[in-house]
Amino acid sequence: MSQGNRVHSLSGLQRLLEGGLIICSMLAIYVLLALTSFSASDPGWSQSNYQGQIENLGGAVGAWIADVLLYFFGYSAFLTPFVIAGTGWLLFKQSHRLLEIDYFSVSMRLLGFILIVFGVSTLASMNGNDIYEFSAGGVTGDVIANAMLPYFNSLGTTLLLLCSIATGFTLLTGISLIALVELTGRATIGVFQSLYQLPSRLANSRETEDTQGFMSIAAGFKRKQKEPLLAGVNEDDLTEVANTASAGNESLGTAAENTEVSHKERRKLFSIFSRSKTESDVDVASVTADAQDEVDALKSFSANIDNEYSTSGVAAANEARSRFARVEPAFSDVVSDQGAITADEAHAASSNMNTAFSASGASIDTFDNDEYGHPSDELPPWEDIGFDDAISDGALAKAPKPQPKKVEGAKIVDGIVVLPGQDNTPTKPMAPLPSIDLLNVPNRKENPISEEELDQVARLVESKLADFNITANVVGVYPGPVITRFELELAPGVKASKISNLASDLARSLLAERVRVVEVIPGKAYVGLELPNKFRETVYMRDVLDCDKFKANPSNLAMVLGQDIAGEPVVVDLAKMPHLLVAGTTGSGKSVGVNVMITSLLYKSGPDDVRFIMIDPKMLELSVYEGIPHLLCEVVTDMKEASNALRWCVGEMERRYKLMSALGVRNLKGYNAKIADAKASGEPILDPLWKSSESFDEQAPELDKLPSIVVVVDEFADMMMIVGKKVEELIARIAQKARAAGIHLILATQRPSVDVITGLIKANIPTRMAFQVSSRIDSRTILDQQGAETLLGMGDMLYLPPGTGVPIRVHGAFIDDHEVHRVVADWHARGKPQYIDEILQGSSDGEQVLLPGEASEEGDEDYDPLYDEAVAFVTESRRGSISSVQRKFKIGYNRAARIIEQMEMAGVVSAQGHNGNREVLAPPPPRN
Ligand SMILES: Nc1ncnc2c1ncn2[C@@H]1O[C@H](COP(=O)(O)OP(=O)(O)OP(=O)(O)O)[C@@H](O)[C@H]1O
Repeated sequence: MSQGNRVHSLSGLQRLLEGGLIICSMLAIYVLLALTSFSASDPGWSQSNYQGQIENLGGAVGAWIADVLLYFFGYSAFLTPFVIAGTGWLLFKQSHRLLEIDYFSVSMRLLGFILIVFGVSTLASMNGNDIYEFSAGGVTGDVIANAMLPYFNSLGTTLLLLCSIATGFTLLTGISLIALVELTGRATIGVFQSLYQLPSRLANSRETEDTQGFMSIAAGFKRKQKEPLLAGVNEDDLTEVANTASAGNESLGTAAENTEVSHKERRKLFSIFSRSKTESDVDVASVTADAQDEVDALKSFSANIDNEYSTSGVAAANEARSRFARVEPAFSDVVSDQGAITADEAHAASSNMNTAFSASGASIDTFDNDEYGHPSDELPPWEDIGFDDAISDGALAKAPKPQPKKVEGAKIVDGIVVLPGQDNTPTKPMAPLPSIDLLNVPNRKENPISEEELDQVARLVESKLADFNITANVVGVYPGPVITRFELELAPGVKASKISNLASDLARSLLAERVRVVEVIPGKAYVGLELPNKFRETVYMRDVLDCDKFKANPSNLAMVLGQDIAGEPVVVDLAKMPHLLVAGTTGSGKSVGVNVMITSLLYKSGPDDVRFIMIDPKMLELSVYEGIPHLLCEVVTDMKEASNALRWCVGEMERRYKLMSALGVRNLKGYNAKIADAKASGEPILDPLWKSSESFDEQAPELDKLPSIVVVVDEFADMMMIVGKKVEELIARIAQKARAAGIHLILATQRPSVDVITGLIKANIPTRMAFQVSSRIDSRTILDQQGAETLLGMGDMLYLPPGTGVPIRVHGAFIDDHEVHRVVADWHARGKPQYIDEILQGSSDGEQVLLPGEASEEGDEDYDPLYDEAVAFVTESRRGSISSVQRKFKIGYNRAARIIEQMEMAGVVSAQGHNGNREVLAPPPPRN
């Protein structure tokens, strides 16, 4: 049998469940047959008859079952087969959830079911005809009806029973009746509306062509939304995207309708004018009065079109566009996450949308700018039919010229007419900083580990160590969100390194994924053993950000990293680091870690305090931050520009140093304080570095507050590979000196090898962060010690603070893309970045200005001072050998060889021939 056709055998539990499903289905059919074929003459539970032929299709047992059910429940008994079948199906499909049964929800459902059965039975008993000798509601219905009727009367009882059925429905299904009612109402209104709009929509199909791409994607998207495929996606995002898609559609539809109205009006205008002109050809004088009327008509039409078109058309288009822009990232994310609609399609949709907007914007523009607007392609321009001539001829000269209404203050942005009040200037003030509500509320689960279990594991650790001949006592157990630390007191004479060497054996015997041994716990005489928890908790960004430690931190560069092993938030200060090196293999949580750091800075400081330069060779990770007001330049993806940016930083660092020394302060904090004081006292400090010869201004500009600059490089290995040594030098220079100037580096790489994290870089960046790495060697490269290879991935890290040798284990916080998008969108609304072009392009005049102490790339100093003389000698003597130059100038072999090589490059002598000689190519110098 081929591989593909092989029938897989089921596991034990699966067999049981599948067997159960079959049995339940059969039983349901049997009971249904028994009920439907019930015969009053058959013997049963409530009656014994003569022993004749049994008519029930289920036989004697079937007759008995049907009798019992009908006796007690009447017509409601017919629910029984469905209940049996449903139970079988639920057990089969949801078996994996059996272990986590929520008894509260189950009892709610049961209660709901009982309410429905009682309600239906009682109503049937009150209103239905008997089934043979049984009441329509069975004994149940009869008893309840008899109990209620004396008190509530027939109407009251019916109301109460209907109420009980409705409540039971909600309890059983969890469906809100109110939502159901609203849905029904909305669906009905929707159907009527679309029927009502159908004729005008058909007429407008031509105008809406541009929006087709977007609409089909939107429709596809709505369709997909109903499919279980999207079950894992954040529902709020889905709803917002879908709503926006349809709102965008509607707005575009309105815009298109308005366009159509405008076209029709224009056609009318033309026919009126053409008619008037033909008549005026016949008898100009007689139609002057008519022409005046026509012009009046033109005027009113024109105003009409203008109003209709510019207000609703533009407003609709703008509304749709801004809504779309707001959710576009989420839209692209969601659709591409699902793979249901590819990123390309989403992109195509968005560009179609833009084309549509631009088209409507452009035609509005034309209309506004022309006197009456040149009508669309099928109508001739005004001058072709002689409108202008007619005016100058005098026939219409007296008539006032109709002026289209201009909208004051309207402007065109990105091909769109932006009406006053609708432009996309910042809608939010810079302060207060973004709200924590932009982050998801975590769905926390308590760690289900109990003290007894911990105790058991502690005993197990001791016994496993004993297996390896190590006597140790567990003296402390510290459970955390991700790992539990066991502190071991070793018997005298046992070396901690012995346990370290056994880490992987211990992991195996304790059935743990990885075990980390902490040889030194500061302040304690114990060795730590960190075992991963059975259930790992996720550390959510919102939890760590919402702590006093972060909120009360006075530094502008405070960042949260995550939680320590005890679950306490870890907050660090980039200003004190002052640079950070982040490394970890791919998938270890590095990018999430970098996002967490950037987001915490965005939660701590505005663009006045912190600015970013982001370098992202992978073009994926940091591009989400594009457009936030903190950026000094666009997110850099080109490596040449990246090295320009680093050069700019070095230049800026030098400039800041000069400013600080001129002001007599020692760091950026002192500088900013001095500037603030000076401003407060009304005597701002003027730029001491300003030179009147270099500026058109007459006076030096005032000095302003300087923000800290954070340079984030994601995948710094790429940059090293492409740009090479130069980057290393620049980074080393910034790293050495930039602390006081407020320039800080965060360098991340997934290749922690020595050719990337070179000695020069390591020596200058004392703070390191290691996510999981693949080998001890990698761990040593980053941390100068092993340990990172035993991390658990997914944000688990070792953080080595500056000036210490003992790394702290931190469980990195988790932030998802949607959260980052929300924070970014919040900053977008507050302002636009003011990019400094020089950062990416180098100096504005195109010449690379040499930084202080920097050597030019094609530096002249490579040229030997004797070079010119040597050329004169070689061309004169016609001998291009190294030894002749050596002898003549009495210099060493190496120097002479270098000179000859330079001559070869300059074409003075030829390359070496077979016999080792070179031919002199250049002519001898002219003799004077
Ligand atoms: N702190 C965290 N908590 C829980 N899960 C995390 C955490 N950090 C990362 N993850 C999970 O690990 C996955 C990989 O993370 P991330 O993309 O940051 O890795 P990476 O090291 O940057 O990989 P690459 O270098 O390939 O981009 C994430 O998609 C996420 O599911």
